[in-house]
Amino acid sequence: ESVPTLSKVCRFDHVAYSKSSDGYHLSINQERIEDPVLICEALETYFKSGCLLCDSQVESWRRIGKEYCRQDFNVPVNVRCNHISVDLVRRAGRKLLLPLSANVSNFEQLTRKGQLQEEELDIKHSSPSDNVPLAVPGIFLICCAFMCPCVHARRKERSEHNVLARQLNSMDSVSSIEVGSTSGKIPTTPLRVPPSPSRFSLSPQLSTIGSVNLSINQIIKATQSFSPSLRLGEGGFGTVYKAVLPDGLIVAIKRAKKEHIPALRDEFSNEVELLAKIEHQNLVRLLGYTDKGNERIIITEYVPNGTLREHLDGQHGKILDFKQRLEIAIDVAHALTYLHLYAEKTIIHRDVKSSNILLTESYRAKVSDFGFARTGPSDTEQTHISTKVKGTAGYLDPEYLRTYQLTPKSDVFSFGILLIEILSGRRPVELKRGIDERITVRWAFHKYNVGNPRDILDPLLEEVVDEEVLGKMLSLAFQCAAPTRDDRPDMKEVGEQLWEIRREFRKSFSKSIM
Ligand SMILES: Nc1ncnc2c1ncn2[C@@H]1O[C@H](COP(=O)(O)OP(=O)(O)OP(=O)(O)O)[C@@H](O)[C@H]1O
Repeated sequence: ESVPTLSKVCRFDHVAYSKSSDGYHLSINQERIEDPVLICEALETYFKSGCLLCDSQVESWRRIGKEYCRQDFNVPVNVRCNHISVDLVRRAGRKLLLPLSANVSNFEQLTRKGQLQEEELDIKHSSPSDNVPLAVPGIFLICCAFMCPCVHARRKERSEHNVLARQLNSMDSVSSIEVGSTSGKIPTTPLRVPPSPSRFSLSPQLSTIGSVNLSINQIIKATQSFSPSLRLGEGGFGTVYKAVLPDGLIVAIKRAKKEHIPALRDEFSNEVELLAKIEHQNLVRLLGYTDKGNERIIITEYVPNGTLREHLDGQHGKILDFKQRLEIAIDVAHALTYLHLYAEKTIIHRDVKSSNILLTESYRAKVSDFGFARTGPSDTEQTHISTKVKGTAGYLDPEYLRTYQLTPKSDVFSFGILLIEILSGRRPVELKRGIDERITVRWAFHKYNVGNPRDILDPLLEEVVDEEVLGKMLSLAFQCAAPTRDDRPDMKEVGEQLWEIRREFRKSFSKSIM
């Protein structure tokens, strides 16, 4: 039995210095740290982040710091002690350090199910006997922060492969996963799977849904016979064209590829039924639908300024500044809050990612692509629905991946990953980078935790971002990407936190130009 004498929550971690029968010891998230070198490293990190210096027991912490590190941790004059929303962090922190071994059997199960040719993505399987922990970013994060020495470097390498491996393995119908990319770069939408049998039945009136009703001939005319010159892009299931209707309205027309039509009926009906119920400025509006003969066509509002991913890649010339990135994050949070809370039924998007965020000319964001969306639990007693895993590798909620239980918190996880992508400019998985940088969330958490949050910022961003604002945004992203759904905030809370961050950003911005 140990009695904590000192206790402090620092970001994701509960740090305690306790007395037990065999003397004093330091523990992080209830995990006792024995190695004095590790203890010093941990304390140093918490001192450097300012966390322990903000504790009322700062003098005691300094004494312990001196004992283990043989150095004085002084209180810098400019330390600010309200740098993170402690309540949320406290909640997130408690459960983050799960017993690693508890997840091994789940990992093995999923590994055995795998049929994917992972060499296509330069991903290797580790054998189940490796006893590699479940590939959950948060666990890596904690490993990164404090437990690294307890996990051998090679294991670390295998583990991050496993993040992908598990995501890939758990997707059904692997043979049809699209890995294709024309440029040889990592594809923007690396892995998607076709929909499973119907979740939404197509009601007869849907062919007249929306305000735009066009015959196939009118669509052919408007798209100049699906002219390549009007092609906006191509997704897993079809090609999207820009079209001008006779009344001058510009629309986007998504046409299913012929070879996919038999399997696509559900994807299209899915998208149509959901879009039809939705009217929100941050969600792409459905205007019409055609389901005739060999054609499946969806007509949506045209969003003129490309995808968020294209902007992060610098494909549109001007680089998004920090304010624009923050506004985009808020728009996406609003869109998801609407889907989760205010639509007729709870809708879970399931494919929140940067290539599904379209931008307007004034850089407002609209969430698109409802191909994987589905309604959440209808019964108030029900916490989740059980369903096959769908989504895009890198953004997939590890708990959903492990349990097949889908809740709106899966979108929250993807949003956390997206937020890091928005800040860093990096894709969630960057296979061409060194082993320590491939899983962006893990790389970012490490940087954040060792007190170098600025290293995470997109190098294309030229402005200096207030460290407190950046810290809060990163802290929020990591909370969203917590491995366990109970530790993630809901989307409404995320939006509210982002508003608060925006207030602070405005304050810091006006100070900087004064
Ligand atoms: N409403 C729209 N307005 C303007 N451009 C659009 C619109 N919808 C899609 N696009 C363009 O078409 C491309 C393909 O979109 P689509 O939703 O089919 O696929 P995706 O989301 O990129 O990929 P996947 O469906 O495989 O995830 C997008 O990347 C975007 O450039």
